Amino acid sequence: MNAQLIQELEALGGEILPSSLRDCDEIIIDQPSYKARIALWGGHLVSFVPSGQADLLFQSANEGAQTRFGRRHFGVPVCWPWFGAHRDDEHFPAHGLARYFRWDLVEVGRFKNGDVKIVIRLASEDHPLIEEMWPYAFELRQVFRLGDGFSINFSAANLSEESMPISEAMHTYFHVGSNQASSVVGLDGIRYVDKFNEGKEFTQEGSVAPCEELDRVYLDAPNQLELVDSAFSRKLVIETEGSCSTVLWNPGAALAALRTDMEDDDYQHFVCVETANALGNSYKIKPGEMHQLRVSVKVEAIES
Ligand SMILES: O=P(O)(O)OC[C@H]1O[C@@H](O)[C@H](O)[C@@H](O)[C@@H]1O
Repeated sequence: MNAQLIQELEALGGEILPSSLRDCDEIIIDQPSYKARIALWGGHLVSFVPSGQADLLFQSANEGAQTRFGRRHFGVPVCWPWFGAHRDDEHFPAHGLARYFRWDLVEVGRFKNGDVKIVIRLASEDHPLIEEMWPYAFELRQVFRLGDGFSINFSAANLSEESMPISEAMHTYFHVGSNQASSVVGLDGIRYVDKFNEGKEFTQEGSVAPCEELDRVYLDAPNQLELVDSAFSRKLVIETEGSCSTVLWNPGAALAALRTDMEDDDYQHFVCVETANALGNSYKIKPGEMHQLRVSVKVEAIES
């Protein structure tokens, strides 16, 4: 790890800790108004805790299998460059490669308004396995902005000579007091593919509640949503850019019990509202061009 980056991190009240997670470092940012953690394994915002509140992101006690392609069901895993199963090769893991490699810390600082800025990077040449799994040269960056809430700007540059087909998601596990007492507001009238219902298409009527047993891809979805959580007396205001799909995921009791990479009752405490481009919203990045996906999350109190 670059000594100057460590000094810059310490100067803004942060530290870097050797983590038990896949033996990768974790960046801890401890500020008067929040505490945040970013794991370099998978390039993963793990936790964001505003002072006096519960974490905005879900934490599972189960860290997933410690294997090359073990999944982690907490924080904000990045699914790129394919969302869901790989199109042709069942040996490749679901949801792409970005969440299975170590990212590098490349910049630490502050934005003009004082928000903390952390930048991490992953490139195709970083690991031979990446080049084996994906035949295009690329560079990925995530810029984390931490302050009054958080935002993540995920960018992908196509450094190859051919157009690169992309489906993707920032697979945000939002932490809720109770999935049964939560609802997603802002998708009324939006068409969705229901993966728990043979991939049939439906149109959303009203808000989505309760948030249980959901595996839906909303297509051409709006760029502002709210996750209302009456058990925690708060709502999360989610704004996106560069994203045409919203994926909602909560496995429900039966599926959660079958999984060995999460605890049986975890599903009661998270709702995934994913900033995505999937299915009919998949797209291509032309040679030499880049695409940015951004999510910004703020918390507001509500009367319960
Ligand atoms: O277990 P994983 O690979 O992290 O995926 C979790 C879920 O992620 C969701 O985005 C998918 O729509 C689901 O089908 C999937 O089960």
